[in-house]
Amino acid sequence: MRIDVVSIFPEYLEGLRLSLIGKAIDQGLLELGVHDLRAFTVDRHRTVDDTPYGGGAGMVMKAEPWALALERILDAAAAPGSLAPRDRLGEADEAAPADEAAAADAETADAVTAAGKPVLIVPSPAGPVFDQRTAEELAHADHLVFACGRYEGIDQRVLDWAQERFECRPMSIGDYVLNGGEVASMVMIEAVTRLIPGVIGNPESLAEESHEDGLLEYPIYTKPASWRGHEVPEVLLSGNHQAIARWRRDRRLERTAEVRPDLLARLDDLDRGDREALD
Ligand SMILES: Oc1ccccc1-c1ccno1
Repeated sequence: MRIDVVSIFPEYLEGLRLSLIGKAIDQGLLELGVHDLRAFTVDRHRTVDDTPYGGGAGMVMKAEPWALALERILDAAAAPGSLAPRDRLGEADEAAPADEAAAADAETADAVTAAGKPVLIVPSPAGPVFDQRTAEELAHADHLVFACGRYEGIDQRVLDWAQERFECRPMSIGDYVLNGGEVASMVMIEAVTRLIPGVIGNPESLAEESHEDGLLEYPIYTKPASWRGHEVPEVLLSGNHQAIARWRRDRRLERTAEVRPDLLARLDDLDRGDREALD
């Protein structure tokens, strides 16, 4: 998978470098390009915003820099050998194509062209809410592009223009307001990339995670068995794997019923034991 992120604060994305994602880049499981939108401005003041038509507070991100940045990403991904796997975040690749062509990855272009249009994700409070199902869906994409808006947002015509070139996906990460799309992009990038085979060392750790199957995860414990008067539940020390599995399932059901009854309502595969745990 290749991921490109466009932002006026490319250094914001450095956090991705500190995680398993950085390791995945080193292993060649993932390519990550971070692009400074100001590198695609067309005036000497490197202007990225202007006042809104129709009046109102705040500023709107201008369309042209976005179109130039997105075209650059498309052209690079479609032309063999023009976008290198960028593993040094914060180095906005406004450099001329020539010095990136040298560090080519022809497979990237094939993957993008073979798989059709890249997915353009535009973090926005006005989008559908991103969830684990969305993460699982996007984990199968070959190329994700994140457009990190700031100010009051991006000129709508960018989305309209991008429709032909991308699968455009406005996306919210929850019902609250942020100052820009960078943090939302990092949340989604982490949730998606951890599902790529090989990124998480032990794939079994993905099973029974919260939201993986509609239930929240069970409480977990480690040594010592007795800590400041708090004991590990006896069943977990019993070695009885069937009893442990039942206990863990019961705790997941109870926790989900207590914290997220809305999730429980969606489940249609509860067995008799499950219902007894909930009574
Ligand atoms: O509030 C925002 C501002 C800009 C970009 C994204 C967001 C947002 C809020 C919730 N999910 O995304």
